[in-house]
Amino acid sequence: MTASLQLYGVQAPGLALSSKRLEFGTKGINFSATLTSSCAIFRTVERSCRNTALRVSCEAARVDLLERKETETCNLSGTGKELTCVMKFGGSSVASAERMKEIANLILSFPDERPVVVLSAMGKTTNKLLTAGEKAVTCGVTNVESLEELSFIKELHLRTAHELGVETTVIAKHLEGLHQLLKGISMMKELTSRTRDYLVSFGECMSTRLFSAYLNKIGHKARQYDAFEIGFITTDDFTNADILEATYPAVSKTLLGDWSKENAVPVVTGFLGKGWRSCAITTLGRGGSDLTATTIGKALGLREIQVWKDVDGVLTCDPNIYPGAQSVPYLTFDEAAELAYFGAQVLHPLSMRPARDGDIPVRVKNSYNPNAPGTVITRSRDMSKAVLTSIVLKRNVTMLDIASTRMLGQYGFLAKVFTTFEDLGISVDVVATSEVSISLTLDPAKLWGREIVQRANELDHVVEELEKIAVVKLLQRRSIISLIGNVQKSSLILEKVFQVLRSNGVNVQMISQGASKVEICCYLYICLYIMINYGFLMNGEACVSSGKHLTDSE
Ligand SMILES: Nc1ncnc2c1ncn2[C@@H]1O[C@H](COP(=O)(O)OP(=O)(O)O)[C@@H](O)[C@H]1O
Ligand SMILES: N[C@@H](CC(=O)OP(=O)(O)O)C(=O)O
Repeated sequence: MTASLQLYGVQAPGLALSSKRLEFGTKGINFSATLTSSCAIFRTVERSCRNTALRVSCEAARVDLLERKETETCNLSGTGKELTCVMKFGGSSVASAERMKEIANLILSFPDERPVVVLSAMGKTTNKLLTAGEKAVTCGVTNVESLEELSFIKELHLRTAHELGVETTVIAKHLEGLHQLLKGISMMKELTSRTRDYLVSFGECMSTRLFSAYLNKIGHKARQYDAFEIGFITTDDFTNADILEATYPAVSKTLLGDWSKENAVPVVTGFLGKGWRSCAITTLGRGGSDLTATTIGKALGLREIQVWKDVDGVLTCDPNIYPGAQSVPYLTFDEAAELAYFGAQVLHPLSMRPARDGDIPVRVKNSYNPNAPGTVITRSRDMSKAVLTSIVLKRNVTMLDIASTRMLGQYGFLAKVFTTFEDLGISVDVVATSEVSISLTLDPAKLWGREIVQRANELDHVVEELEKIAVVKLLQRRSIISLIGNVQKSSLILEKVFQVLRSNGVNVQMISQGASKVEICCYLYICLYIMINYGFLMNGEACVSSGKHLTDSE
């Protein structure tokens, strides 16, 4: 979408310039933009002007200037004190007081950076909270107190407060609230997905309070934020909510507004949001703090988003399968999104979306090994030397073989199949077709999330509908091996991959190739999805690990 805006009475005609082309002159601001979303305008404007002189609405091809007030003079030369980047630290990076101290040192070791810090819950707190919730349903109210997970969480957070030398009062209310909530679950004998989200929110609420208190204690001014209080507006899909567009201007307004007043390092809870209808706490799916980080990066138009993990960046394959996996130095947003979507735990599947929209580089680094270069994820990269970049194994996938009951040459079959999925609100992952049949995969994680399929016979219902037009074979517990590589080398990759599959005794049940048109007429990377029987899983793992010699860095 191309838009032109009139700011300070200076007309910028409909030029298709990047949203970063904002020229400041003595008479005003010349601004023109090629917009991917309305927040690009909000971001640029809010960073440049102190007041809300401009309120702009962008919808489809329409751009309206809603409000124009007298504008304060901007400090265009800059105070040198703008927030510069997001630094997100996952559970393993903040698992103990010692780790939190290391993270604080790490942040302070970048004197030129003024980061927004995003934290996950400490260590395995989220898992412990979920287990405590499950147990509370059946354990009886009087036994809640002695739930080992509750004791563990209390002990971990109180000990951390002591070891950090901060007041336990910063988390006391939350520990008490958690206890009461578990009693409530126990009384109701029910744990709904809404309550589940409220329950796990205690993890991030406490880790951020402890860390922020510690930064203040060591003389580094910090301010804690609960994401659900600063405008992280989401859908009401509890346990797997999606960020809504309104989030960007709201988050930007709060964080930049507060920062300009007090220059306190914002420490924000990852993973959490607020449902737009329910106003209840939601979560963004497991690993959702990555998405919180990229959303903030885009909202504030920061220079870089750093995601600090316990590995040296995105690796050529899962190090739990092949310990010799190596770090991939560069990836594109699209490659990283494919990796994440098809099972590489290292990044949240949707986390690349805001970064790509805002064109903000994402750097995946190791908080245990900060000197390692990590992985830089950007819009494009040099593919000339790339062959096979990464291999991902996704387990427990459901596959459907759907063969038309009509003869060759009949039209409308594919349309009918996909209409059925659309009507049921189920998204399809990988597809391979012939004239009369179609094989496709569904991700059970997504399947369970849908209202339509929350009954015990979810899949039966899908099959029932499709059987009206086709013969359907339901194959469960399959695995997908996804190969992300250079499209120019696809025959070479396929040749080598089939050698590896054959020598490991893996029979391919379905194969599909997707390609990304990252730049016009130029296919940069391919994804090959190879479906194998779950019975071959161990061989599949062997296959992923023996495929190591195919990757770029080898
Ligand atoms: N391709 C991959 N590259 C890097 N790590 C991977 C990959 N596949 C799986 N992993 C696993 O992902 C983990 C990091 O993700 P995660 O635990 O979510 O990090 P954090 O909690 O720090 O955000 C690693 O410890 C590693 O075991
Ligand atoms: N604590 C949440 C959110 C998160 O992002 O965690 P991590 O960054 O440790 O993957 C989870 O465990 O899912």
